[in-house]
Amino acid sequence: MAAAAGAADAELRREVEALRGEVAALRKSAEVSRKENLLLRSRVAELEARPAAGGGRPPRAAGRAPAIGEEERRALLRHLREEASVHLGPSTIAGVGVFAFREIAEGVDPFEVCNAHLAAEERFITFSGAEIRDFAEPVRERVKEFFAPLTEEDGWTPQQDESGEPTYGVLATGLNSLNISWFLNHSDEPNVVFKDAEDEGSFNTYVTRRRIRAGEELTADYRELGREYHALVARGS
Ligand SMILES: C[S@@+](CC[C@H](N)C(=O)[O-])C[C@H]1O[C@@H](n2cnc3c(N)ncnc32)[C@H](O)[C@@H]1O
Repeated sequence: MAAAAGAADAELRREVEALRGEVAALRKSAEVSRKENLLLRSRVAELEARPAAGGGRPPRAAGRAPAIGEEERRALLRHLREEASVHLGPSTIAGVGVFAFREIAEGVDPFEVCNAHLAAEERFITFSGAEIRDFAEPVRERVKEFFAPLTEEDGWTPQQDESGEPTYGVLATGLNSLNISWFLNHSDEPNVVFKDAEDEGSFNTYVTRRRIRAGEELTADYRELGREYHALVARGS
């Protein structure tokens, strides 16, 4: 009887030992999974924070994107229904120009940016004539075509650097961010007047001098942008 009880005890102890072993193994594997889980999570966070490959847009930093709500939607609908009126097209004046796709009234800014608070500010970085000369020829040409030399107070005489060369204000966001208004060609009898931006960072404004018919090219007077810039088109105008 005592021998049988002793054998049962021994069997029970073995079972308990075996169960303890299983519990320890399970704990160990749970610990490994927890570590793997943490590693995977931090890898996912790392990948999410990276810009997408192949030129995708990087995600905006959390909380930085301006909200878009009903007001912005109403403004966009008004823009599309009533205000949007210009597009780019081949010009008989030079290269690409700006055209009206519907009639535009006198005294209107045809380039007004809808929901301007969501758009990038226009800021400029100054380059000396020597720096501009260093660019590859097609880039130099585009820069000189689009960015007028800075002028003195009179709005006509070019500002000069130490070596007597004009200085240029180049759009800080570069050539890929030129909006439609940048493609206005010159005319001695323009239908649009150019107005300098009133505040640093805000957009330049334009106003139609008269009613513009659908299909007409919009033009500005480059004399408003200074002597050097007007000289680019003086013979062609
Ligand atoms: C701001 S860009 C205007 C857009 C340009 N047409 C284009 O295709 O990129 C200014 C350049 O256009 C050309 N241009 C504009 N008005 C002109 C005119 N009346 N006669 C000759 N060239 C003109 C000149 O090459 C000038 O440097």
